Amino acid sequence: MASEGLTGALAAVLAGQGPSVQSCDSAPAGEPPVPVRLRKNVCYVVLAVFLSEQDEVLLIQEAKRECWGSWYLPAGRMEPGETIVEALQREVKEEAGLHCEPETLLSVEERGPSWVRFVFLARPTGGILKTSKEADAESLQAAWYPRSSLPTPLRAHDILHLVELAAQYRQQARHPVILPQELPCDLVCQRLVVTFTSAQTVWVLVGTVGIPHLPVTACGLDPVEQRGGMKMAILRLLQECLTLHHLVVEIKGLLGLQHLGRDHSDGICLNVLVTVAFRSPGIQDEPPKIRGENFFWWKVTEEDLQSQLLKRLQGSSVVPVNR
Ligand SMILES: C[C@@](O)(CCOP(=O)(O)OP(=O)(O)O)CC(=O)O
Ligand SMILES: [Mg+2]
Repeated sequence: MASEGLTGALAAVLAGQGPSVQSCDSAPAGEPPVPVRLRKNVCYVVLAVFLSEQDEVLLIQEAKRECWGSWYLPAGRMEPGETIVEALQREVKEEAGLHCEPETLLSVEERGPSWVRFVFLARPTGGILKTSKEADAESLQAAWYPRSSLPTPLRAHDILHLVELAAQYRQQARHPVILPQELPCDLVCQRLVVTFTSAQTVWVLVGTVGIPHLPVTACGLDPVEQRGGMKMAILRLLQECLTLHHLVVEIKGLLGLQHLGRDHSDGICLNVLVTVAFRSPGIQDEPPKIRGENFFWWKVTEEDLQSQLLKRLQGSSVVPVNR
């Protein structure tokens, strides 16, 4: 088995990178998944949390009719042809007047594969804060507010949790810096690092079709997978090779994100850490049996890789993916 290829791929994914997606090991039943098109069958949103050293948050005042005058974090829908970071920088410039750089992803939120929001901790790198004199259709103004006393009304209270995430990350970074890797992708899909651990040994699920690889599952844009969220695509792949009723499956979170946006490659690949364990607390020191020939359990023996993976698992050192 070409484990040096697997070792390299796993090391890359743990470092927030990863190979480009060549094919999928699981896809929704029926016709092949349609390529995603931004603003047609998928909507991606970028959102920036700026938290100053004085514990102040940058907020913008909305100019949209439906939420006029309310306050929110700089955020907006991505446009075709731009990368995720370009969209973030465009939205922050339009709504707050500032140039910025992303520090790390803080959270990925999804309402099914056709609506995904990328939440970043960001830092200003220049520009002039937008005042009410520069009010336009993008926003009325931007201002810094103490995290302990944000202005009202807020457009939505979902940002309070995001500001908290930023403060926690600033206090103690629970995961390494994770930023989008600019790689083209045609689908909304998830590359899985599915692990089984017993004592200090860790196994990873590997796809065998083609060269051995970390499995990729395509997300469907049909109503069932929309309603169930992106975890449906993960459970679909696992059901194809494992008997899930005696297992506990936990989706830990994001190790990395791949997207380019250029030349209509509007897809995204989320690299996701998943754990599988037996429901019964009995001593199970071998991974669950795999049905069929399309997958196998690869025991990670390379010491450094094994300890990296165990550390990420023990510390849940990933970016949360929330519905
Ligand atoms: C969609 C939001 O996350 C906010 C960002 O979208 P905007 O309504 O601010 O879009 P732009 O006009 O592009 O700035 C809110 C939501 O309900 O999802
Ligand atoms: Mg906006």
